[in-house]
Amino acid sequence: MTAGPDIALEKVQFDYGSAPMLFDVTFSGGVTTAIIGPSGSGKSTILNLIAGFEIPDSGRILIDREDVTSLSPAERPVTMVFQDNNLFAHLSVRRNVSIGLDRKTHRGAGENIVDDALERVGLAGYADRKPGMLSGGERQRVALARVLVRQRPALLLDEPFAALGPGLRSDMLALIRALQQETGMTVAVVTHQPDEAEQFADEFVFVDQRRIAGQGSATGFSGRQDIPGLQAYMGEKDR
Ligand SMILES: Nc1ncnc2c1ncn2[C@@H]1O[C@H](COP(=O)(O)OP(=O)(O)OP(=O)(O)O)[C@@H](O)[C@H]1O
Repeated sequence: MTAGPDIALEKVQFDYGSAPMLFDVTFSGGVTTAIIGPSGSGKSTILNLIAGFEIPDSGRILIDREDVTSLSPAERPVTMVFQDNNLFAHLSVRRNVSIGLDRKTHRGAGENIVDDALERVGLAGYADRKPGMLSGGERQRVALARVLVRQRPALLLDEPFAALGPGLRSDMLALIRALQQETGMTVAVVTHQPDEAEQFADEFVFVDQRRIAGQGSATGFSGRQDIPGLQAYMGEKDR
């Protein structure tokens, strides 16, 4: 197991046209970082820039110190999972997961790899179902199985479990945690639940007003007084 890559946004400027954003931050390799902050602060944009769905106006994106700014999303060593998990309704669970396979690398071994991944996310025996026959949590597990077969060293999750109830959400976060520790990949998760972030993440990044306002160890981060805007944000969360 090799530790996942550091991911750096180096003086990245980006503007959808309404207000400029500036991100200068490094996500540590081989750990889980929770990205928190008020609505509209730029959290999803950070993931979209890393994944290559948005291109910086200036600055660079480095993954494992390699400049990936001009690479397409498919060429970048990252996988992204969205809240609505991107499953194809007309395909079986097995086919949905095997979309993640790199055919050249795996040739005949594909079916075993897919079955192993389904077993690891607790869905052995679900391979022939269609997504419509699964619960929300099960569908997210299928999306995670696809992440596993893709074997990319970095995983980006944009509020992946927001639609799930608290119990299921905490099961899924525990699963991500276990997979991260098993594979050593770099994980960045956008979350609106700072209290959960202390439990599942190693580090946090706080985004406020389209800038990085602070970062550090996730342990006890919510009490930090030295990060501008953090206590105001935590207060809002409590209301
Ligand atoms: N596709 C888009 N076109 C134009 N503006 C956008 C687009 N996506 C986001 N924005 C704007 O960019 C800013 C940052 O949005 P972003 O989605 O990154 O915030 P966020 O912190 O993830 O918010 P939330 O917590 O509400 O999901 C916001 O002002 C938003 O309105």
